[in-house]
Amino acid sequence: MVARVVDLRSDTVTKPSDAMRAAMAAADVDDDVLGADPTAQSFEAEMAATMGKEAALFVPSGTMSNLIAVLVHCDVRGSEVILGDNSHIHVYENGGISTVGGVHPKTVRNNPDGTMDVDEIVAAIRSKDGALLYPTTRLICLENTHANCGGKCLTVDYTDKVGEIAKGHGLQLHIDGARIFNASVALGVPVDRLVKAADSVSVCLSKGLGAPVGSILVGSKAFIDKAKILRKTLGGGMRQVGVLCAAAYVAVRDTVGKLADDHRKAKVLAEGLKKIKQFTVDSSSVETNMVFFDIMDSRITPDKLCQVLEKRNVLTMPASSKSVRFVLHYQISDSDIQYALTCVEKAVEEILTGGGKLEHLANGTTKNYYGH
Ligand SMILES: Cc1ncc(COP(=O)(O)O)c(C=O)c1O
Ligand SMILES: C[C@@H](O)[C@H](N)C(=O)O
Repeated sequence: MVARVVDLRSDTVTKPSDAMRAAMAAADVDDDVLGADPTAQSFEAEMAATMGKEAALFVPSGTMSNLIAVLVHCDVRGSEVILGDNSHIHVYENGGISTVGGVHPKTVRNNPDGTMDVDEIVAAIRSKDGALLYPTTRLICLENTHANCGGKCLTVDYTDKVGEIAKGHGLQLHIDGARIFNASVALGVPVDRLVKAADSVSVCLSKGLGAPVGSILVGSKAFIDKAKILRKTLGGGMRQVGVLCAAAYVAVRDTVGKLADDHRKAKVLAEGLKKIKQFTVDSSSVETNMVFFDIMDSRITPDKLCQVLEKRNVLTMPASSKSVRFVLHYQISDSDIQYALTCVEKAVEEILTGGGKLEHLANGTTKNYYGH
């Protein structure tokens, strides 16, 4: 009997479906570095059309996809990119745009809804008069949905407004659209319209869409031609990559239609968590597939709660020193949610009655902490 595991750590944990595995096995492949893998070529063309852009490039990860985008847009020494202080590119990508690309980050405060105030964006744009002293602004990055802001959606009006600012100042606009399909579904806006103002978009196929690996980077043909070279520079050129693109094609075909149900399940989970008096959950702010909640009782730390839940095979991750994040995906069922809620209630009781002991790892740290 296989033990039931409810994995709410992230939507990155989705495992390939049988249809994806079958497509991988049957994929028509060739060396994509020496020419063009036929499956990759058709998948890239399909995704470019879906996103309303000229061209697309399959990339091994969202981190590499964002890095390539920033480096293509900021291909002159002394470049600066305006991005959110709580953005994935700034917080979770090892500072790659600087350490690898030599691009200077100019952070602007992220609002709780994932936006950056447009007047703060404008104020962050370097004056050309200061060229002797300052870096040169070349790019603005947005993130939609915004992972660290609870999976919030950036509206099409806001995105268009930032696009106008970029264009008006001779800048490019990149969207980290790891979960752009979640935003499109939640807002009821076609994905190509949602990203119309962007010069480039990175889309994760390996999150809620359920593909085992990869992201797709879209933009103009000239942009993608440069991106392809940079992907090779970074070691991301792949040989018979059609095996992965075949799974990604199935993911887009089969799973986009399930994202609305992920959002519904997130609200069900949030409503259940609200009933636990030691937690504060703003369920009205659950827009997509993420639920963040604060723990108001100091006896219950996020690490301790996650460790006690893990003993019951409910996997999740701390989001900060006093909050926890649950992420829903299509491989979580409604009964999984009810089971998880029961386990959370029991875990709280166990901790408050002294049952839950925090096991520190050898180096004194605790597990899975995505600290800010
Ligand atoms: C908003 C966002 N952007 C980019 C990434 C990076 O994707 P990957 O894990 O494939 O590098 C992630 C998560 O992984 C993410 O949540
Ligand atoms: C943590 C972060 O890198 C990952 N994208 C996630 O949301 O799980």
